[in-house]
Amino acid sequence: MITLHDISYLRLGCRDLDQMVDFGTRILGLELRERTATHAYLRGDNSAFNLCYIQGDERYDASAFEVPALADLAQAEQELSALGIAVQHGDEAACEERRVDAFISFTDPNDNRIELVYRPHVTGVRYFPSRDAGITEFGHFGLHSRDIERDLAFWTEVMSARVSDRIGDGALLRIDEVHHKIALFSSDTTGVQHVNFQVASIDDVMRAWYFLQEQGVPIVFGPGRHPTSTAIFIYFLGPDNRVYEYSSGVKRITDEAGYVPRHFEMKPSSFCMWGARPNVKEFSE
Ligand SMILES: CC(C)c1ccc(C(=O)O)c(O)c1O
Ligand SMILES: [Fe+2]
Repeated sequence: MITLHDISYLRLGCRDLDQMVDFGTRILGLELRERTATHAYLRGDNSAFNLCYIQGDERYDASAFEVPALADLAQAEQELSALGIAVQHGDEAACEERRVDAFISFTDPNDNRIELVYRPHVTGVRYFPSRDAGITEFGHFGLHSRDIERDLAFWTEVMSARVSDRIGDGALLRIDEVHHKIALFSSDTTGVQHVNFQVASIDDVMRAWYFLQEQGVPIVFGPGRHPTSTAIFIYFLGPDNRVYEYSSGVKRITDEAGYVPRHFEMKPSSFCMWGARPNVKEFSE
């Protein structure tokens, strides 16, 4: 099995890089660390970056996970190849572009682009937010799934993720103590479905609610509280039409051996215990 240490970054294609830098800094509150003609690196913690927007194909995206040792990349390649999954090695230029020492890439059974990285660069310079959104870290992301049982089998049996909870046929998967780092939801497409940043408290979620409205940013769900992770949340749309989420208070699962995943019914009350209704296709009944 492949052991994932943590989420590393997302690479997100976009049509208008300036627009995404403006959204990432002025609205999301991320720090712009570096910018080239085609790439913008933004972060909400001390990593070299969490999100890299890339000028070009807006449908392009890739998600990356850190593995603990260099040997894990070779081991992962062997396991993936044995399953008939083609693996590419990142060359020096591609590693430099990702701020990592080494990586491999492949597509999962849903054609989602996945990268496994060794030694993602961390900075000694603390995250300096461009607005006081209260971001504490890059939290998790959602992935589209066109065949949930197939993809769940891949993520749990090959990538060693564990199911924390299911909502309908969707699944919230953990790779460490945090309730989930990956949310797998049924859809008819591929790629990253939503991007979550953790914020410090309910105050930051509620402040965001007023701020986003003032800025004319479409809010698609919340404010509310997830009964699954118990986090308080708000979801909104970026100009790239991707869904972004702030949440606070995600629970940790410390009793790894004793934890039994729960199966929530596919009802709005399983997504929000306060009564908010999602205006997001993948989260609707
Ligand atoms: C609506 C989605 C997929 C969802 C559901 C539950 C949680 C949570 O328990 O925190 C999420 O973060 C989600 O994004
Ligand atoms: Fe989420």
